[in-house]
Amino acid sequence: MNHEDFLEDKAHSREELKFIINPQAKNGSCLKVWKKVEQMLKEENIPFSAARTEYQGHARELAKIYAEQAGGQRLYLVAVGGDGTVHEVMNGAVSHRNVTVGFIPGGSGNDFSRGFGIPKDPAESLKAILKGISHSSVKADIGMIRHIDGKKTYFINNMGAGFDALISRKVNSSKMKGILNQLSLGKFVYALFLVKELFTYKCSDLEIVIDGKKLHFDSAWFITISNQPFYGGGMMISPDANPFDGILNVTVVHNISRIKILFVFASVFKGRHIAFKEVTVLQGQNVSIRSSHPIPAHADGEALGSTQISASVCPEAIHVIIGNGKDGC
Ligand SMILES: Nc1ncnc2c1ncn2[C@@H]1O[C@H](COP(=O)(O)OP(=O)(O)OP(=O)(O)O)[C@@H](O)[C@H]1O
Repeated sequence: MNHEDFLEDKAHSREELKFIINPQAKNGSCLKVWKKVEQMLKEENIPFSAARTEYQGHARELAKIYAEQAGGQRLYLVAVGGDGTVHEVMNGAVSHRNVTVGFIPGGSGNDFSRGFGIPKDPAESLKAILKGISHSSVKADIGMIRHIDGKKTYFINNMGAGFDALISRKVNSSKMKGILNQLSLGKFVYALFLVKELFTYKCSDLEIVIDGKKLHFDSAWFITISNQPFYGGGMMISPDANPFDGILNVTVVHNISRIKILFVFASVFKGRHIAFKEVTVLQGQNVSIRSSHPIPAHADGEALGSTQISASVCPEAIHVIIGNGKDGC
């Protein structure tokens, strides 16, 4: 690995490289990923510091503290974990323009790495980070959710309400995720729960306002608002989403039979679901959602309390290190 540029840069600046590790990601196997990365950093004499999260929400707190402590100096904060970890790190860092977020995939789904072209292999993703620090990082869009109480939650992958949010909630609280992760089948856990919940889910009517235009969907299964194409462990829910275009991409699945929705899900891994007439694809900068009855919602797979949601794009709001350049998206 050639880190000369990185070491030279470090010698001339007060830039810092910090890792925030979720030891629980992928049911504990993220720690093996971190051990490998830590060993490589030590072998290459790369200066760094690291902290492990101790509870849900801790990565966000740590990111905020580190960003403030950096006092305006450039800080590279690398999330080591899954999409929940990068979601938290990004939320903690978002109001600090001196922070650049990186990611080493150590979770079950890792959709952030798919969407941003980051290699799956920890050694390769570390190389991409060191290269990104030496040469360039890019500014990516993020989505901002405004809650009724005025609080804000940001998402970097996607947010959703309805059936998909129910699935992420069930997956995150299930023992099955652990078992399938042990068998290296973690990415199938979403598909498994999807089939399980399919026969009992109660659809809702949705009223959606996109950039001032009001739309009504009867009997909607879910709505997803995407910043990048992937969610749920590799499903290409929004093939045209691009985190560098200043636009949010909306997918609504509605008025479809329980049997037919299985075909939609079978086709979503390749992004072919958008050909179904029951799948509506939209774009906009501001999206608000109202549902006929309370439905679960998520941001980057993490549960959100409220279902009356407004989301807006924040163009180029966060510095990120990506893998293969923008083409990776
Ligand atoms: N020490 C901890 N103990 C318990 N939960 C934690 C801890 N640290 C972080 N978490 C929580 O673990 C949850 C899952 O983390 P994460 O999403 O990174 O991993 P994953 O679920 O394996 O991966 P993916 O989201 O990509 O499928 C997050 O909600 C996070 O807040």
